[in-house]
Order: sequence, then C-alpha cells, then structure tokens
Amino acid sequence: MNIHILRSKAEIDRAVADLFIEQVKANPNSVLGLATGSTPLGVYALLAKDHKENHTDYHNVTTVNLDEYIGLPDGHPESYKEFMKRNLFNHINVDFNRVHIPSIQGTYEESCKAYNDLLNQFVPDIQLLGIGANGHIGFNEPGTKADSKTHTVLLAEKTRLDNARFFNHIDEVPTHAITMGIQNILDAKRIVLIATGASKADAIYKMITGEITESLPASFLQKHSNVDIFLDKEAAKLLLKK
Ligand SMILES: N[C@@H]1[C@@H](O)[C@H](O)[C@@H](COP(=O)(O)O)O[C@@H]1O
Repeated sequence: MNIHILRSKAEIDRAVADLFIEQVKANPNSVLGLATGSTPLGVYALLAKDHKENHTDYHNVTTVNLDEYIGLPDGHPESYKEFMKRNLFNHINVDFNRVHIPSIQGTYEESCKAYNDLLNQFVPDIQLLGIGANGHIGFNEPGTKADSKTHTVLLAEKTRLDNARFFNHIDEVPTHAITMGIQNILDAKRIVLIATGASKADAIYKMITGEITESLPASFLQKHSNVDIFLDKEAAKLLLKK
C-alpha cells in the first residue's frame, strides 16, 4: 500500500482528482469506479471544475458505482443515483448510457447477477473508495468474505447511525443495500482510498497494520498490489503515534 499523509483535505482532493483526470486523458475509454459518502465530494467538485475549465472529455468513459440503498423511492435525493447526478454526473459530459449504479430490478438474485456480469465486462481502471468507521468498503460490512461478489446486505447499526445525518430521522435510513463484493473491488486495476478525520483513525490503523480479516473488510486491500491511501493527519494519527 502506498500511504500518502497530506496536510489538508484540499490537498488530498487535488491529488486524487488529478489521478482521475490523468486517467481519463490517458485513456478516454477508461472505466472509473466511483464511491459515495462525504469523502469523495471534494474530488467530484474538482472534476466538475476541471471539465468546465479544461473540457476533459468523459463522453466515452464508463462509470461503475460501488453500491446503492435498497428501498428508497425512485428519485429520492439520498439515493446514490441522485447523489451521483447532483455531485458529479450533471456537471461532466458523461454519457448516461455508460453510467452504472446497482439497483434492484426483479429479484435480489437477478439484480446481483446482472451487476456482477456488468462488472466482469467493465473492470475499473481506477476505483475510488472511502471507508466506514467500522472498516466497511462499499457496503461490505464486517463479516463479508474476501471472495464475495455483488450482494445484498443488512446494514450495520453503526453504518445506519453514521449515515443518518443525510436523512431527517434514523428511521428513514434504509436497512438494506446492494453492493459490489470485496472480490469485485479487488478486481480493479488500481484502488485509491481516501480517509479524513479522527473518526476513521482506528479503522485506518487496523486496515494498514492489522491482520487481513473479515471483521475489518478494508484489510482485504492489503492483498491488492496497486493501492494508494490518502490520509489527513487526523485519520493517520494512530499510524503517526506508533
Ligand atoms: N457506502 C458508503 C461508503 O462507500 C462510504 O465510504 C462510507 C463512508 O462515508 P463518509 O465518506 O461519509 O464518511 O459511507 C457509506 O456507507
């Protein structure tokens, strides 16, 4: 793992946005693996700004998102589909036919299989990740197996509580989601994970220095040969202390 501890979130956003812009410029047919949550917002704002000013071309880019809530009505502002439109897709010239976000169409089994088939076809050249305070990646909660493919999950209470800030009330936070599995994430050619703030410090410390274990899904990233981890000092504080 290449670990980069930068001085501010702004520096991290710039560095990671530049990696994505370079990727798209080097290969206009790139497959970008995208994430949601607060963490990628700064990167997406910079990609939008760059597109506006420098016209980086996304027309032939394919995107695959990590995950989506189950049970929110179509068009709900906190669905990850709407999140992605609002924060990125509406601001770049992406072709919506090439945008992919897991969703439930038919049975859970059919939906997972369909997304999995898609991921076999579109392997991310670069996959952006955040991390949950309990070490989840995508919505792969503690207990998820290394060889997992796209699957539905019961969200951990900690995850629902952490994500409740986006909803009016905790009861509105979905209980289930559909997510790429750990194996799908590890299939990406390159992985870039961002973590900022003290609430992520424990998960980051265990992810980097701990054993590879299902109880901290992000630790599976140790198995991948091309991972960049971008941290601010707060998220890195336990690494810096030892
Ligand atoms: N499914 C997403 C994850 O992909 C994300 O990494 C995590 C952290 O969110 P945040 O970036 O808001 O801390 O939240 C959600 O649970």
